[in-house]
Amino acid sequence: MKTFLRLLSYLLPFSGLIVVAIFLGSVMIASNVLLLALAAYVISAAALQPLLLTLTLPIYMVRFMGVSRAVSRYAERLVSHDITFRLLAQLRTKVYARLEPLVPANLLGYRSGDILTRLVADVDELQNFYLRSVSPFVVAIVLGGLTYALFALFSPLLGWIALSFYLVAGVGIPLLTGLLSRGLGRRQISVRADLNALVVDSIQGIQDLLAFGGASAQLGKLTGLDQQLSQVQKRMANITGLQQALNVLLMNLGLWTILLVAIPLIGAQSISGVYLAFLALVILASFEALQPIAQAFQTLGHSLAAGERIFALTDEAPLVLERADPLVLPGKLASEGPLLEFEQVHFAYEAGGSEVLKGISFAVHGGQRIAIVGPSGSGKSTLVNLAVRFWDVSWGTLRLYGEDIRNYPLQEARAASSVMSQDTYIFNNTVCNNILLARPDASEQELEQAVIQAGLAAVVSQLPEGLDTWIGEQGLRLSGGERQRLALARALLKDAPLLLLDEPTANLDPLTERAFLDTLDELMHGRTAIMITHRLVAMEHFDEILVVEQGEIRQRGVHTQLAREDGLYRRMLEQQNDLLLLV
Ligand SMILES: Nc1ncnc2c1ncn2[C@@H]1O[C@H](COP(=O)(O)OP(=O)(O)OP(=O)(O)O)[C@@H](O)[C@H]1O
Repeated sequence: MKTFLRLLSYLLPFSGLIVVAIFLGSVMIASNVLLLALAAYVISAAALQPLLLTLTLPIYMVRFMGVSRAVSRYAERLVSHDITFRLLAQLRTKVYARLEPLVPANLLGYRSGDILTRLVADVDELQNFYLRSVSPFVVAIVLGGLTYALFALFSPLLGWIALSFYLVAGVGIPLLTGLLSRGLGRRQISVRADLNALVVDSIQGIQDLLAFGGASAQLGKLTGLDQQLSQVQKRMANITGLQQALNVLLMNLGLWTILLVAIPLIGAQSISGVYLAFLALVILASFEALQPIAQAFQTLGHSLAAGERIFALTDEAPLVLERADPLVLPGKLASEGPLLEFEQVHFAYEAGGSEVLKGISFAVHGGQRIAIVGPSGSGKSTLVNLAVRFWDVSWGTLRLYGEDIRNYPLQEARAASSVMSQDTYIFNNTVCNNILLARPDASEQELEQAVIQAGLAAVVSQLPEGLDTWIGEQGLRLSGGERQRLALARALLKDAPLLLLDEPTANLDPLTERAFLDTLDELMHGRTAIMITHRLVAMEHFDEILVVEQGEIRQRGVHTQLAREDGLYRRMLEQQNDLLLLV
């Protein structure tokens, strides 16, 4: 019920249009009923060969109903689809806007296929909420009143008979089919979501599935879910068939009952015989309004299940919160204070979970270059996640420009850093648009400069359409090194005060890595940068190196000093040298 009311509240902004659509829908069905009934009357009356003049008005009314049925049908479709598409657009943007603050901290527990299904298929499902659930009910109620009134004009008994059949067909059958299809809508939506998530997983991991021989097992799982979905759909189709059959049965029973009651009334001269066909066709035509009602219960089940899934996602409280009265982020450093400062920072990804960072303290001043090194899993990338507020610290303080980073607006705090990671996402778009993502309003010169600085100019000149070349899914047209240069150009174009480089050369071979590090080295001059790496290359260029292990800073200093000290840094250097000798 709560979901139903929430979905209804989304219709409120369109209440004016909804009234118009329902009016047009009622006019359409009423025109249809009257068209058939009046035509029957004209034929019956004409058989008695009256003066043509007496039939003029009914004939014109038949013509009018014919035209009004077509026009109102067209107009009703236009208005109701307009409502639906506006509703969908509004819902999609609202859902997306609610999703943004949940990224990434809240969404890690969801499969990407599941999020995609909620955002696309579940939102699409809601288009039926108005079209197939709300609107048919209201139109059927209006038509029920009209049918009763038409019969009651001739005899109150006929009015009650027609209304009884109308209620059994309009309330009884939908209740029965609603009972039979109970839980099916929810089940269909949930199986479809599982199937979509599995399809996305299978496509994303197809190379590994093929390489490790897991494709047929995956296909088996897909087939299993597909069969479950088909079974649910089959049951729904059976229920729909039963509903239609019962509807036709009731319509014919209604017709016979009306005839059985009306014929004696005609015999008793209470009703003129010329109206018999009129009455028969009114009951037949008015059942048209009931056809979509039983279906509406099934559709409502789908819409409610889809709505619940969407609201479950959008109702999540973001783990990273905005302050109600945030501070204004200063444009540049006001004094000699650090740009970014970690003070006794502790962090666990899950509340009550084991700590990934345990009392980290260090500061980065303007123009400084800091390297953070350490074994895999020691918590290096987590430091970047905190610096861009993908998560907030559990204990301690993280300061930006001397103030707790949580005191600034989220977007502004994020704008203070340009992040380049080992797996920067490259969109299936042109080189140019991929770089402009960092700053869509950048000038052509700024774009060109970023391309040149990132060492991408030679690559771009080889591409068939230069910067306007499409680079395919995940930038597949580019080599690993070229993709990293594109990511670097993007980070440079953003020109944020702090450059955060998270293992930018992790996926590169030694030669490409060397060339890329030379470019980085040049670029980092005069910039404030933190580079995270577990490969100790060109370490002598950093002002400070922090050696992190199991979430703690074990050593800190410059390369020459750390290389002499007996500690983790020297062991890492020795291991690396041994490996190079082996190669
Ligand atoms: N989103 C997450 N949820 C829960 N635990 C996480 C998450 N991300 C990382 N971790 C855990 O936190 C620890 C530190 O991970 P982190 O990625 O910071 O290490 P790292 O030093 O950058 O490793 P690498 O050099 O391999 O990238 C690891 O034990 C990892 O399993």
